[in-house]
Amino acid sequence: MSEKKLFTLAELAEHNHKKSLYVSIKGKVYDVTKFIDEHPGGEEVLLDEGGSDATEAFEDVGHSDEAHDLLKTYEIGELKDGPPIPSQKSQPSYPKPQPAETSK
Ligand code: HEM
Repeated sequence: MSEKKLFTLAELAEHNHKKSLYVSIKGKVYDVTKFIDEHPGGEEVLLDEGGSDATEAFEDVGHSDEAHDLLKTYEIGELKDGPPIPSQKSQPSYPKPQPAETSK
């Protein structure tokens, strides 16, 4: 029995640095702190996405099955409010997460 912790976006956002790095992908929350140095795509992208919803970034890369499997080992919980990026389903309106950065 694995207990799932529920995270708010605010809690997730606190883990956006090298000492504690969480990302959310499709509503699940992953602690990738130990993976930062191992990520074949480099630490920068992970640090960039840390503390936020990385679904799009993760999917855009077209990660392999192996990468998806790896994800499971880092799973620590779920987002309280579900995935912040709605799929096709119509959703009750709630604020979208704001991208932290302005255009470069
Ligand atoms: C958070 C969980 C993540 C895991 C477990 C993960 C895992 C992996 C793995 C195993 C690879 C090797 C290629 C493959 O098997 O597909 C890879 C490559 C890569 N990842 Fe990630 N990744 C994660 C997140 C991200 C994010 C958020 C980005 C953001 C853009 C990213 C960008 C990349 C890129 C660009 C490569 C290609 C590297 C290359 O072949 O030069 N990854 N990742």
